[in-house]
Amino acid sequence: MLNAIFWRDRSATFRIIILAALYLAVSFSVSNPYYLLMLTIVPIWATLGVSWNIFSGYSGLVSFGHAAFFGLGAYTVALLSEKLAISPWMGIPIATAVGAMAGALIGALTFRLRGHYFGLAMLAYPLALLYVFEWLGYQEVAIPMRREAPWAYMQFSDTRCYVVLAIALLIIALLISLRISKSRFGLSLLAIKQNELAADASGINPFNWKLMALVLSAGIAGAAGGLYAVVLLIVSPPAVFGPLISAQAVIFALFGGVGTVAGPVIGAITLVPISEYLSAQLGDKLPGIQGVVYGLAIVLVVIMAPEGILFKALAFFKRQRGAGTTSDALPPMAPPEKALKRTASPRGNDIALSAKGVSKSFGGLAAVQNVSFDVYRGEILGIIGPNGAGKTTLFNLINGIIPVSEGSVIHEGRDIVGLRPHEICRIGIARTFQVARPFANLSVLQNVVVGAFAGEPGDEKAYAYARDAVARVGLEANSESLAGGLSTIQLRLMELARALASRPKVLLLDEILAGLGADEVELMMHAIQGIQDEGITIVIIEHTMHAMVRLADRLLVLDHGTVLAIGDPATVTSEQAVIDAYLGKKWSAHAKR
Ligand SMILES: Nc1ncnc2c1ncn2[C@@H]1O[C@H](COP(=O)(O)OP(=O)(O)OP(=O)(O)O)[C@@H](O)[C@H]1O
Repeated sequence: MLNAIFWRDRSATFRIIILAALYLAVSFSVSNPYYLLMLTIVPIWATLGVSWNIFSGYSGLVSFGHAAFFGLGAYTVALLSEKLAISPWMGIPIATAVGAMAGALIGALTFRLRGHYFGLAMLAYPLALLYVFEWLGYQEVAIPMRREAPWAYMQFSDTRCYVVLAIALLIIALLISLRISKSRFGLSLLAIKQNELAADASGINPFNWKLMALVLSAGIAGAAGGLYAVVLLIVSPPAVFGPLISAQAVIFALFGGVGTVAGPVIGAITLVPISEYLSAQLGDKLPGIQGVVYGLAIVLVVIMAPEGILFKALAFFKRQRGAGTTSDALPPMAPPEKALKRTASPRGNDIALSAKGVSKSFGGLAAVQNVSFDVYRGEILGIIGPNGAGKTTLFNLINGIIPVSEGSVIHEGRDIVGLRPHEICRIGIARTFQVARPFANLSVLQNVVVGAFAGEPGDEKAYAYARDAVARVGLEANSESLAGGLSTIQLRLMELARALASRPKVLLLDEILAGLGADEVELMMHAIQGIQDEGITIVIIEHTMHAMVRLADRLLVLDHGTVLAIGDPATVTSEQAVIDAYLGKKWSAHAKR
């Protein structure tokens, strides 16, 4: 819910402008040069924090290397000014471009790595640049004084002008961040952050979105570095590429709230003055006191408000306002209106999907061996088989999560083997997962719209498809609820809606009835049947045989990675080999009754 409040806040731009005006009003009442310097660097660090957040906060890939972009921006402005007499008015936009290009290069090189490996690799870039710039002899680059045209060279006698520039840069960064947080870009990044595999299978290309985020983020960091050089007039490798710079970017966002627009600003406004003040007072006796302040801040945040103090404060105010109410409680699911009744199968001879000799081995284990079958358009094909038979692996092969060792998968005359999951989703094959993979911090509608983005470039239409899909599974009443608070059946229905929102022709459902109570199974079966009635072809993996024989038009039995039987449920479930391998004697005794 907190996120929903945050996302939909249309007055955020207005609030940014008002707060910036207040900040400037305070600055203009200050004349002490040290305080003015502080008032200038706070928004510069806040901008760096916002830039970090645009990449790491939204995508979840932690960058410990934002000093690389900041430092490149600072050196670009300083060197252009010193060597070519190019004004920072030109230098800062160039620094932005240099930062963005470095982001593209570093992203393309480093996105192969995941998790901690990515974070560690990012550490290396600013360190490498630090030594390169020292080796090049740029230990200290000073921006020369241009007394002949100070304004043209961004050299103001009234240092309050720098506060205005720093605030202007921060406003631009915040507006970009705000725009991202509410856009397809931000939702796609948050989906990647919360579950990259599910995002990929929902039609999102993780590499492209992450690269775009890093380019944008690095550009802003470059601009912040450029302005920093203008304000301090001297640039040295440790001051702009040093580990504390990258750490500050991370810490401000962590302190204020990762993935929020205002979090890094709150972090910078709180921590920079404290650390600068302590450094000025105690720096002689306790060198490195800044690092201690940042370290303590992180320890406190991790203990008291791991989600950042912004979320903590919002939660506190919400509790104060809503004490005694249960507004977050989810409405109960509506029971099915009518009993499940199989209509004549809409199946024809048209083939929607075809597996031809599909095989997959994991080392010595042949998980799927030479599997061939057709799925007819409009049918429900049930896949059954003992644990470890290769059912989920077969789905993973069809939707491109794992590469096929041998064989082909044909959809609409095309072999789709080799396509990535998001490409397979886009051509009309969507799936749900055995273990639900929700984007927990997004609302139900936001989760579902991520699926709609796959095939629809227009946001309005995508939201229309998402609302329609939410309604088709009966979750309208929960569309604004956070996915993290849903019950099992609601989660499963939401995943179904997310798959539906991509407007699939073929839907792969992996144990969608698992963990549901008897009434919930009925509800889900109604939803599935409704989807089939719309003409969508369904392949479903399920262990609940009583549901399967009612739902499926045909059954395919997998055992030890091979097809044991395929045909109509009555015939397949009476085959001795199927009873021996999977159903057991109890089933045949029950079936005979
Ligand atoms: N990524 C992997 N690496 C190694 N082995 C794997 C991998 N994925 C699956 N397997 C193995 O392949 C076999 C088939 O697994 P799979 O999950 O497809 O079975 P399943 O029929 O879906 O089982 P269940 O009904 O329990 O979900 C199992 O022996 C499993 O351990």
